[in-house]
Amino acid sequence: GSQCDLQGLWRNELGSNMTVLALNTAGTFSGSYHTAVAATNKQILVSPLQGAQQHPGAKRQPTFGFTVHWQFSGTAVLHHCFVGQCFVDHRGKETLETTWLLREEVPSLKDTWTATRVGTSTFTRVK
Ligand SMILES: O=C1C=CC(=NNc2ccccc2C(=O)O)C=C1
Repeated sequence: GSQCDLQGLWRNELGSNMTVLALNTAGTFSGSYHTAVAATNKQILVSPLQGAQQHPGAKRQPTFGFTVHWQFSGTAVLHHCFVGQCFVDHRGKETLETTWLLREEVPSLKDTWTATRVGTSTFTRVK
């Protein structure tokens, strides 16, 4: 598609792969996330993701957000959302600069202070 259309295969600095399927007219998309992070020694499954982006037609470097619904058996219940923007360099190379929040279910309200991790992740297109 056009530059910074999120549809396609992306890889981040951890080596995780993200496949984004076609955007619909509303700019929403679905896809799948195959993490390289073996947080458990259980068989790593592919986790579904849902998101939305400003249409690339409207802006060459659109912002977006998506949530990964981790599908691992036996791990804590997690909610993982990414927000970011697609940037194109002078040679037309696209990168997705993202900030993420990863929230884990904790036993009680008194533990809520430790529930959320934050970080950044950069994705480049896998040709
Ligand atoms: O069982 C689990 C639970 C969480 C995970 N988080 N991965 C991430 C967290 C932040 C940024 C990137 C990733 C990634 O997997 O690429 C991975 C496996």
